[in-house]
Amino acid sequence: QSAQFLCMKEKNPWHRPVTIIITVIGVIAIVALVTVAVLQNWPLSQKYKYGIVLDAGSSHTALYIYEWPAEKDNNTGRVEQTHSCTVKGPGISSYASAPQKAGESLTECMQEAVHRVPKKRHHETPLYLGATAGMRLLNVQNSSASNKVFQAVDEALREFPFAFQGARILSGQEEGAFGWVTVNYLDDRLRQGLETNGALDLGGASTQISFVSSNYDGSESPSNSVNFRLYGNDYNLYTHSFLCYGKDQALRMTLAQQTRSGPTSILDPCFHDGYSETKEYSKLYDSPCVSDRKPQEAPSTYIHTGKGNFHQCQEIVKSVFNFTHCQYSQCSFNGIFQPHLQGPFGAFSAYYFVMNFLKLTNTSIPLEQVKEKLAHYCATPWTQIQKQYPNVKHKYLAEYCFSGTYILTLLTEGYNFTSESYPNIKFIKEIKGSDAGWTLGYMLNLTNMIPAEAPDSPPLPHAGYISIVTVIAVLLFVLFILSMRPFWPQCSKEPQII
Ligand SMILES: Nc1ncnc2c1ncn2[C@@H]1O[C@H](COP(=O)(O)OP(=O)(O)OP(=O)(O)O)[C@@H](O)[C@H]1O
Repeated sequence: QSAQFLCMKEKNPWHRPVTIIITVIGVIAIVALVTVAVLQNWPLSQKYKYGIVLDAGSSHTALYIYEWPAEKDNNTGRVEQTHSCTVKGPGISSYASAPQKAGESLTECMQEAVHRVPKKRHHETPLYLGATAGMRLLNVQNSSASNKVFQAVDEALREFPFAFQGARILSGQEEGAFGWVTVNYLDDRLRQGLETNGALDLGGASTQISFVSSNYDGSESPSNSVNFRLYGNDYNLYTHSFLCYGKDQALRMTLAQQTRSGPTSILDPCFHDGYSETKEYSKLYDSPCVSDRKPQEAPSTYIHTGKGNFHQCQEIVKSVFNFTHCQYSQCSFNGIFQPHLQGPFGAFSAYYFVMNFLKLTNTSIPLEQVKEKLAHYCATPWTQIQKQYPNVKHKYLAEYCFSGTYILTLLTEGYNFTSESYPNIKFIKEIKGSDAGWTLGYMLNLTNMIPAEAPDSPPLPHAGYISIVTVIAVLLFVLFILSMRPFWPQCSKEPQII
C-alpha cells in the first residue's frame, strides 16, 4: 500500500458563478482603466503636425519643413526642422526678366515636401514664403517686376496641396527679430526665461544684428526696438538690418569704390595674387546699392586682378562704412544707433560659411591671431589656393579673402566688437539639428506657437501618469485576488490512504 498526500476533493469555489462574474468584471475594469490611460496620451504623441517655410533669399531659395507633436501646439520647445531643400538656381529676385521661371524653380523642392509630409496632413500644413533683401532691392529698383515675380511664385505654390498662407517681403526688422527668436527658442532660453543670445545674420544682400541690452528700453531710436512677451517674460529687443551690407552687395560696394574713375583694370587687395578675370561694368552697377556711383565714362569691361593684401583690403572695406555722423548717444555705422553690446552672440549664415571654410570658427583664438591667419590666407597665390581646394565653388573660393576681411571689419569696426568681446561670438550653422535663420521664428510667430504667458504645466508628464495608473491597477488586482482568499481552494490536513 502506498500512502499519498492528496488534496481533498472539495467543490472548487472559483467555479462558483458569482466568483467568476466578479473576477471577469474586475479584470475588465482594470484593463479598461489602463487602456483609457494609455489611449488618452499615447496616440496623440504619435501624431505630428507640420509647417513649411520657403526662405527666398537674394542668393538662393531654401525650403524648410518643421515638425512638432500635435498636442504640444501651444507648449512649444518641441518644434524641430525635419528636412531642408536648396532650390536649384539663383534667388527669385534674379528672375525679374522671366518671372514665370521663379515659380517653376520651386517645383522640385515643393515635390520633395509633398513626399515628406504625410498625405493626411497636407491640407492642414501651413506653407509660407518670405523674401528678404534680394526682393527688397528689386522692389526699390523695379516694383512692377517684383510684383510679377510674386504673382508667379504665388501661382506656383497654390498648385500644391498645402495651406498656402501667402508670399511676402519681410522687413529688415522682422528678419532680425525672427532670427533672434529662432536661436533663443532652439537653445530653450525663452521658455526657461534665461539670459538670451544675440543674433548676427550675414546674408548676400543684407545683414542683421539683434540683441537685448539692459541699457536699451526702446526710447532712443524707437525704430530699432521690437517688444515681445514670450512665456510670461518681456523682451525689449534691439535690432537693425543693414540693406546692401550683405556680403555680395558689400563686395559690389568695394568694387565700386575701386572703379570710381572707370578704369580698364583694377588691382584688388581683397583677391589673391594671380587672380584675374574680365568683368562687365553693367553687371557690377546693376544694383541700387551702387547704381548711383556708376562712373560717367567707363568701358564695358574691366580686368579684375588680385594682389592679396589683408591690411589694404581692410582699408577698402572700411571705406564702405560711414562713421562721420551720429545723432544718438552711440552708433554702429551710417548714423545708426546701437546700444552697448551685451551677452553672447550666435553668428550664422555667411558668418558661418566663411569662417568655417577659413577654419576660424574658434573664437577663443585671440582676435589679433585671427587677423594674422587671415592675412596669411589672403597672401597665398591664387594658383595655390585653386590646387588646394579643387572642389570648392569657384565664386566662393575667389571671394573668401574678401569675405573673411569683410566679416572681421563689420564685427570690429562696424558693430564695435573688441578683442575682449570677440570671444562672446559663436559661429553657428545650426542648433540641435535645426538651421539658424529667421524661418523658424517666423513660423512660430505666425502659428502662435509661442504663448505670451507661461503655459500651465501638467502635474505629471504623461509617461508618469500612465505608470501611476498601471501601478494602481496592478495593486487593485492583487488586493482583489487577496480579498478572494476565503474562497481559495483548500488542501485537506489529513493524509488519505489510497
Ligand atoms: N559655402 C559657402 N561659402 C561661402 N559663401 C556661401 C556659401 N554658401 C552660401 N554662401 C553665400 O553666403 C551668403 C549668405 O547666404 P544666405 O543664403 O544666408 O543669404 P541669402 O538669404 O541669399 O541673402 P539675404 O538674406 O541677404 O537675402 C550669400 O552670399 C551666399 O552666396
